[in-house]
Amino acid sequence: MEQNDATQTADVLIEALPYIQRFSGKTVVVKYGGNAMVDDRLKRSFARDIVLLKHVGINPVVVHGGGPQIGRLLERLGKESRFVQGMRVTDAETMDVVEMVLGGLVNKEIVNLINQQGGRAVGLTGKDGGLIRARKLLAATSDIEGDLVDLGQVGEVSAIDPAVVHMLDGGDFIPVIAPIGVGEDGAAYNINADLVAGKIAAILGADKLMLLTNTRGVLDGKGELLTAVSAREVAVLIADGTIHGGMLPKVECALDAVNSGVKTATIVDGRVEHALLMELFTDQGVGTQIRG
Ligand SMILES: Nc1ncnc2c1ncn2[C@@H]1O[C@H](COP(=O)(O)OP(=O)(O)O)[C@@H](O)[C@H]1O
Ligand SMILES: CC(=O)N[C@@H](CCC(=O)OP(=O)(O)O)C(=O)O
Repeated sequence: MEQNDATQTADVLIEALPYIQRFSGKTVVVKYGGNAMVDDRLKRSFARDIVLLKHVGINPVVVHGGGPQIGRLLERLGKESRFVQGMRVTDAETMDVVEMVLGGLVNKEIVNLINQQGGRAVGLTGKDGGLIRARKLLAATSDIEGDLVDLGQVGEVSAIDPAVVHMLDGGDFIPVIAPIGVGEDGAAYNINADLVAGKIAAILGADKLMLLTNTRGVLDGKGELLTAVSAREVAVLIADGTIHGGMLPKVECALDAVNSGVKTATIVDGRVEHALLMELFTDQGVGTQIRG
């Protein structure tokens, strides 16, 4: 390393130190959206950042999505995806695909990426260790016709048993969680990953919830980034349609998390390399902070 590079590295470390100390021993829940899993370079970089957090004494817990990946397999099988208010209408056949893609393909890819970068990740779905209990989400209103739509096997979280996550954290492992819940009757439920991340952050008493996605954060009607929004502003933006589709569960779960004691929740651009570190380890942060 050149002298200049070495000095720069030292400067960066010194600047990051207060933030590292602030989060040391704390839990940070990172929701890794399917849309943020853009290419191999970004995925490796995400995994490296997660391993770095663990190395500096922070407990990262990853909750992942995989909506686009589910959509691609459904398409190959000749099945159309339908979303109502950001939720995939999930019949029994679709549920099988969701479980295969989230619990298998995507979960193991992330686990493998983290392990390749020197971490020790363990993949879970909500079925493992009875982590996520779910119940059927009642009908949602269609955006287009205003009709009530039965969402099928779409669930909402009814309870979380964090014992398995605590055990992994304590053993220096990094939990990587797929958003599949299990009902009273043993049936699998497809749960929006943002909603799972919010509930996990709340029950773990996380210091921070970060939702990595494919926009700069919450945008206003003119496409400008809002660096912070309150519950009241969110309600207005939803009512006038500025916040819609996949952004709805994101703001909803972030609000829920901060109202349940999570110190901060932010929506961050996962397409930007090291967005996660910039949000955690700098004063200005990046993306949109959601305030209760
Ligand atoms: N006000 C808004 N600001 C930013 N994005 C928005 C807004 N309203 C709706 N969206 C949409 O929400 C999407 C993010 O949600 P989603 O596609 O479900 O991402 P992920 O896979 O990361 O969960 C954005 O790509 C954008 O199309
Ligand atoms: C009910 C529901 O919509 N579940 C989502 C679960 C995956 C997810 O949330 O993925 P992203 O975070 O990448 O959007 C789905 O089937 O797409």
